[in-house]
Formats: sequence, C-alpha cells, structure tokens
Amino acid sequence: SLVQSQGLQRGFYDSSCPDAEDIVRSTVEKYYNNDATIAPGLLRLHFHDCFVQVSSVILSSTGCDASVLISGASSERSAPQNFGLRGFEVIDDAKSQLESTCPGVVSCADILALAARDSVDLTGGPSWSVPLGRRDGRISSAADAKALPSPADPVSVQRQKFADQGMSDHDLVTLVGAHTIGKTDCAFVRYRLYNFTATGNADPSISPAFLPQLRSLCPPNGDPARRVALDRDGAGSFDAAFFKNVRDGNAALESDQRLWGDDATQGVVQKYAGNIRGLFGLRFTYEFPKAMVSLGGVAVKTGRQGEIRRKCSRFN
Ligand code: HEM
Ligand SMILES: [Ca+2]
Ligand SMILES: [Ca+2]
Repeated sequence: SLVQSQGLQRGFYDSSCPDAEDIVRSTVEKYYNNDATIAPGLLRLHFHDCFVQVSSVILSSTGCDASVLISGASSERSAPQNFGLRGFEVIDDAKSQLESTCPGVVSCADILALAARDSVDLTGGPSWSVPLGRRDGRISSAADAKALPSPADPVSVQRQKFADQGMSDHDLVTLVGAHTIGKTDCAFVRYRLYNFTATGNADPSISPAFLPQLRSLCPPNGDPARRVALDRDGAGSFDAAFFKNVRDGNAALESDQRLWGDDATQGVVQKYAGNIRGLFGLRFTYEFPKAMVSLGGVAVKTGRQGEIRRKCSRFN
C-alpha cells in the first residue's frame, strides 16, 4: 500500500532494495540484544533529527534529513542540546550493509525513521508501517539545535516549539510519551531537588514519595554521569505507565511534569493514563504511531532534492 504522507511512500524500497527494512531491523535487534538501552537512544536520535530551526531568516537544516548524523566541529551533533545522543554506530552499521546490498539507494534519514520504529517495537510498543523516500540533507549546523525543547521549558514554550513544526498539543503529549523508555542524566533532574528556583526547597510538583527516591538517585554532589529512568515504572518497556507517573507527580523531567499543570495537555495525559474497556494503554498504543508518522514527515526532502549519502556521518 503506497499511502502518501508529505511526499513519502510506504514500501518505497520494495523494488529498489527489497531487504532494506529487514536489514535495519536485524541490525537494531543485534545491538538491542547486546544493550537494550540502545532502543531509547535510537528513538531520540530520530526526534532530534526531525526538529528544525524555524526562527532563523534562512531555514538551513530541514527536518528529517539525517543532519544530526554529520560529524565535525560545528555540526548539529556537536550542539549542547544533542549531548548524550546515542546509537550512531547502529545507523552506520545498517548503512554499510545497505551499501553492499543496494548501493546509493537507501537514505540515512530513512534508516533513522526505521530504527526508531523498530526500537519501539522491540521494547514492547506498537509497530507501524513507515512512510519512506526521505533524502539526506547537505547542511548540518549546531545553531539549528535551538529548535529542540529544553527540559526546563514551560508548557507554553513546549507548545510553541511543536506548533513551529506543525504539531498540536495532542502530538506533543503523545510524542513525549516516548519518555516511557530511556533515561536522563542527573544534570536535568538535580536542579529540581534541592534549591528549585532559589527557594531552598524542591520543585513542589514532585510527589512526596518520589522526592526521596530522586534525591538518592541524584545526590547534590553525586556522580555527574548517573542516569535516572524517565519512567520510574519501567525505563525498558514501552507502555503507558509514564502517563500515570506524570499524573501522580512522579515524572523525572520538569518539562514532563508540567504537562499535568496545563488544562489542554493534562487532558491528553489523563486520556492515556486511564483505562478504556479495561485495557490500560490502548489509546496510547493507537495514537503513538500516528504521531510518529507526523514527526517523520517534518520538512522532508524527496525526489531529486538532497542526496543519498554513502556514509551517514559525512556528506558525499
Ligand atoms: C518537550 C519535549 C521534550 C523534552 C524537553 C525532552 C527532553 C529530554 C531530556 C532532557 C532527555 C535526557 C537526555 C539525556 O540525559 O541523555 C531526554 C531523553 C529522551 N527523549 Fe526526550 N524530550 C522531549 C521530547 C521527546 C520526543 C518527542 C521524543 C521521541 C519521539 C523523545 C525521546 C526521548 C528518549 C527515547 C529519551 C531517552 C534517551 C536515552 O535513554 O538515551 N523525547 N529527553
Ligand atoms: Ca535534520
Ligand atoms: Ca515504560
């Protein structure tokens, strides 16, 4: 079924590289079986690729175009917002296999989108058919990472950043549900725990039961590399428990917790945190793939635009 989405097509490689999707899948699986934390890394990598800087006069880096994979001193990957991104070696491995099977056919941007899908599936989440045909971009600039949301962003700013990419409050909350897997550096949590906004106290939106847990995970002068689950009830499984935790004051990131404090976003959190016909998580499972298809369509290049990189970390 060649359903179109922003000029992309499902099954785009069916005749030009029939094994493309299987090669990406088996590669992601190989790394996942060795280190399950690679799955959240790959999901986040696709998100960071797709978000674009829209406030600049000239729209330089554009959407899901693998700009995030380019290595070099001032490339997007070097921006502070992109510190901690993981999974580059998985993409490179899949790409080198694809280049020997069908040279010059499969874009790095599509590998990212497929790897994100496979990562969600491997962690127990939904699967979906990914619209493909993205071309790789020719620009990668650290300044473009400014479009990315920060964990201290209030809902108004999160909302604006998603609206800049053509996405709604519903898309925002649904996609942030990706935080049902993976971990954060204590650096993004510690400022909430001891002297939040110079009060000498913790962020009052943290539940009384969760605060001591977070404090022991992230002591004031602890190891800066310590990592904390974004979903305290299962950083390894793609489920809707994350939304119950947001509802209950148990979100590790301030930006996630704030989604409960705004009427519009609270409504979406509530929808995912509840049961429907006794089936917890069903709505999230249904909506997440749709939101991922929207994310994967942000400002894509198709047809003769851009290029198909030979190596994902550098332009041809
Ligand atoms: C308001 C929006 C968002 C903010 C402020 C935000 C912020 C963050 C931060 C601070 C981390 C921790 C990074 C680290 O310390 O390594 C993180 C991790 C993560 N984010 Fe987001 N994020 C947002 C939206 C999203 C979206 C839309 C996705 C995907 C669709 C996503 C996927 C992930 C994943 C999977 C991780 C875990 C990464 C790992 O374990 O290595 N995030 N995010
Ligand atoms: Ca990009
Ligand atoms: Ca989870």
